[in-house]
Amino acid sequence: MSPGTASPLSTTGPICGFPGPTDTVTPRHPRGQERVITGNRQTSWAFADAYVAEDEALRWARDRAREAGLRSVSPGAGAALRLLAATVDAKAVAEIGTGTGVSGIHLLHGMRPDGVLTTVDPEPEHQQFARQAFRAAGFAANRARFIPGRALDVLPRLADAGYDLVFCDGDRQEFLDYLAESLRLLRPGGLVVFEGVFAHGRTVDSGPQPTEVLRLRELLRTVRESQELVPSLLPVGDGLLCAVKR
Ligand SMILES: C[S@@+](CC[C@H](N)C(=O)[O-])C[C@H]1O[C@@H](n2cnc3c(N)ncnc32)[C@H](O)[C@@H]1O
Repeated sequence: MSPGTASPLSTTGPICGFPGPTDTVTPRHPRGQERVITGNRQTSWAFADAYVAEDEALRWARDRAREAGLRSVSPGAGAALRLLAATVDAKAVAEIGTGTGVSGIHLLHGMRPDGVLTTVDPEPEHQQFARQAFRAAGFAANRARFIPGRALDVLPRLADAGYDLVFCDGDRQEFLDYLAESLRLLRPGGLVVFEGVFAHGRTVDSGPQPTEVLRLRELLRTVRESQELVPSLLPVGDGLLCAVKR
């Protein structure tokens, strides 16, 4: 970008300086040399999301989630969680929002073989399905610690700097509080990850939005502006916001 050209991130858009529907976005390539980006982008996105195949245990957990009317991470987001857990050689991971265990299985696959996943959810029946799914995926019972309860009641009881990765997929209204707790729980070099920050497109939609979406925008701004974090927003699943704690 040439000096004096405004970065799209500093223009006033509906969220975080993203261009709004009426903003002009200048192509980076001169006329005639534009890179071809077509409807294939959607196809490429779908290809990326299905790139890492899921096994029978994951399909079982996904079916239980669907029956219970619960969201679970997409296969692409799950693969990213595996990668991130492996990248930090995770021995201790905290998960907020066990659900039926889809994200938990992915995290356990990426963690060290002696790693322990601590997973929090207020719904015992969700955790019961996850327990079965972890067993079906071949993980020994001592690889997971299930804590029933609401995140903001449970997290203060977990050890300072005791975690390599914190994955947040509980109540989106509470994500900013999860961020504060995660900064305390993570060791330097650890990762905090939030699922669902696109809110199915509503985060970048300029129309009126519910509180949940306004809170997600505040989270995105806070993470981006934090001096303590090195962030990246991965466009997988419904948006995976990741940040390394310095
Ligand atoms: C979207 S589901 C999690 C899906 C799971 N991470 C997966 O991919 O398989 C959200 C879960 O968060 C739980 N939840 C809701 N409020 C919560 C809270 N305050 N603290 C922790 N978990 C919460 C719900 O019971 C539900 O199981």
